Amino acid sequence: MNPKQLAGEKAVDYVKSGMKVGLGTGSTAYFTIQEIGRRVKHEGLDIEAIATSIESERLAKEWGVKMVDFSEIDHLDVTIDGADEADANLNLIKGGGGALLREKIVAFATKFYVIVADERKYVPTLGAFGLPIEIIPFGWEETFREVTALGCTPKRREKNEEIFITDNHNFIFDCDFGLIENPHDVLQKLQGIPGVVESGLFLDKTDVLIIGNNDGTLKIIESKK
Ligand SMILES: O=C[C@H](O)[C@H](O)[C@H](O)COP(=O)(O)O
Repeated sequence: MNPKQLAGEKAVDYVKSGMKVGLGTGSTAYFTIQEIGRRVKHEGLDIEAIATSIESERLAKEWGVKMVDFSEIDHLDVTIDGADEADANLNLIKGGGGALLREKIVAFATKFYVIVADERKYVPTLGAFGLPIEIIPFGWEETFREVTALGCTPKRREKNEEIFITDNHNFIFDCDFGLIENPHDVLQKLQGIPGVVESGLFLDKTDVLIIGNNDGTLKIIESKK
């Protein structure tokens, strides 16, 4: 089985009827949503969900998953999402699909945070995958200069030769910091720059990382926090 599917479906073991569930974004979380949807439609799984992107919301609705928003609930019991990189401390780089802002809001609202990934995503040190940062369009050139001054090379993301626009109508910079030895320091510095809405560094949040291996096995790493 595709390692993304293996991990994505395994994570659904954490979802029980009555729960409020955060639905991630990307090609691995896709399999999670499909499996949750299948259980809702065919096995009577009864949940309320919030999605981290318009695309994931659309997919969940197709299956008949009950979607709510943060005016209706004040926490999520479990969220299952993908990642672009994860290290041994279960710190992450996310945002390869541009969904990092909604993903981080959902991650902070959740009591239990599950990450699903294939084995290529598990790395000794974060940073080979350029760090996505969501930027307000106003004054983006100045924000670009400020981000560059932190010691990285940002590139404004494009898709199909057009500027990539997030679900929140912002830009993404993909920033090459090289290997990030101190992610807390980088995160703190980025948070101090006006115009930076959020970065794809998700630190000290993950409870469980489920890795699908190419040989069809699973590796499950629980947080030591
Ligand atoms: O913005 C996108 C998200 O952070 C994704 O969860 C992440 O990029 C991983 O996506 P995929 O499972 O497609 O590699």
